[in-house]
Formats: sequence, structure tokens, C-alpha cells
Amino acid sequence: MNILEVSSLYKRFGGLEATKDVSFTVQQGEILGILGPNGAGKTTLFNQIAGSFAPTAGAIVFAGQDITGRSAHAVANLGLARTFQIPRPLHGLTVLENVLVPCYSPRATGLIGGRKYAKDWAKAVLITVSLDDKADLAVEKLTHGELKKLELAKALALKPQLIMLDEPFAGLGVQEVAPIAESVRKLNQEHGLTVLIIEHKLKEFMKLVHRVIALNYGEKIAEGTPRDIVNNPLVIEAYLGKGGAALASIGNP
Ligand SMILES: Nc1ncnc2c1ncn2[C@@H]1O[C@H](COP(=O)(O)OP(=O)(O)OP(=O)(O)O)[C@@H](O)[C@H]1O
Repeated sequence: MNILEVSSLYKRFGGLEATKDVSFTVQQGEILGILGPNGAGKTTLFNQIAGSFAPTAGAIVFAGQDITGRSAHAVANLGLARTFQIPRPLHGLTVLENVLVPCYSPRATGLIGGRKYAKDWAKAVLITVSLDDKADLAVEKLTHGELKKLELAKALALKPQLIMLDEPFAGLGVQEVAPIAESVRKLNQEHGLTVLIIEHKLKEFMKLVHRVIALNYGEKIAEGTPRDIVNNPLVIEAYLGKGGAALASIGNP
């Protein structure tokens, strides 16, 4: 069953077409990767789906509902959560308090049985991302890797059906990537969470995703399994240079 259907999505910024006629579907329970060089339109695609801004043209259907142009909070309340490439913690609060905020959302309280369970749910989410030992720390004390975990926790607190991760491994070392990748894999396998992920760390990305769509200059240039994608001539061409070498180095996933 398709949980997300994106049809012929266009976003124009003045004369620039940041996304151009982009169409794809996501099946429930799938991990779909979005690949493309810098400026390809990946984040712009997420922003339109998550309601940060409306598309210039096209349609987005989530869980059977037309969400095209709906506000970010309306989309989140339907169970579509997203993370940001640069973590956006609420300063002046502890880690637990940061996660509590989305736990008090209408969606979360409706699904966990009321506001009185919010704290328990927030603690459970922190365990899921292995941040429970930092619950009472001020967010200012967290390392970059811990802030990336917190970003994931805030999205999971909504009890989403689909989560969109914008470069969850950016700026992390191999040791820090592994537990985050493992949390995402576990949420997908054990809880059926559908995942859309943008990531430039190609080795880890290709191991995690079931299917990939590749963008370049705002257009979808390829779609297929990780193996199809790394062997696709259009993708290789888009990545010539530094990314081309990165693609070659991952071999056949
Ligand atoms: N709000 C905006 N106003 C004007 N141009 C924008 C805006 N947001 C994005 N763009 C432009 O749209 C294009 C696509 O940007 P986008 O951030 O979606 O790319 P990306 O694939 O996510 O890149 P990266 O991998 O570097 O994050 C770029 O040329 C960017 O400069």
C-alpha cells in the first residue's frame, strides 16, 4: 500500500526550478533514500512534503489524504514527522523537556492515552535513541552526535507513520553513525515505521535503504534498488568528481 504519493511536484524560486516534475510513491514500511548532489532539490522536496512551504504545482497525498500546501503542524499531526539537517533544539530546556514538547501534541496525546502519559512516553523515546542517560542535561551540553539523536527523538515523539530524515549522519564519525542507523533500521523492522532519508554518507545510506530515487537539478533522474542506482550512468554522471569517487568506492551494495 502506498503511504505517500508525490505527483509532478514543481517548486520555483524566481527563475530557479528547485524541483521540477518530481513524481514518486512510497510504500508503507519502506525505507526510501533520496540521493543527489548539493543543490539537487532534496531538502526543497522535504520542505514541500512537510508543509514548510507549498509547491508551485503538483500534488502530495499522505495516508489517503491530500496534504498539498497544508501547514507543517497539520501535516505533523497526521503522522508525518521530519528532522532537520542542522539540529534545532529548544535552548534553555533539558533533553527530556525538549522531547516532552511533541509528546504534548494532539497526535501524541491521542495515541498514548492522554497528557498524563507524556513523560513516560518521552522517556521511552529517549531509550529508543540511547539518550536516556542524558535526560536531565541541558541541551547546550550535548555533543553534535547527541543533538542528532535528539533531533530523531523529537520526531519519534509524535508517533509518526512516516519519518523524513534530512542528513541524519551529517558531521558524525563512523562510531556515531552506527547507533543512529541501527535505531532507524530497528524502528523500520520492528515497528513498521516508513522512512524517507536524505544522506551524503553513501556507504551507510546504501546499506540502510530499500530503494532510492536520485535527483539532479530538481529533476528525478533515476529510481531503483541501491545496486541499480550506483550503476546508473545518469547518476554516475551527476556525481562525477568528488561524489563520483564516493559512488565508486561503495561498489555494489
Ligand atoms: N528558500 C529558497 N529561496 C531561493 N532558493 C532556494 C530556497 N531554498 C532552496 N533554494 C535553491 O534551490 C536549490 C535546491 O536546494 P536544496 O536545498 O533543496 O538542495 P539539496 O539537494 O537539499 O542540497 P544539499 O545536499 O546541499 O542540502 C538550490 O539551488 C538552492 O539554492
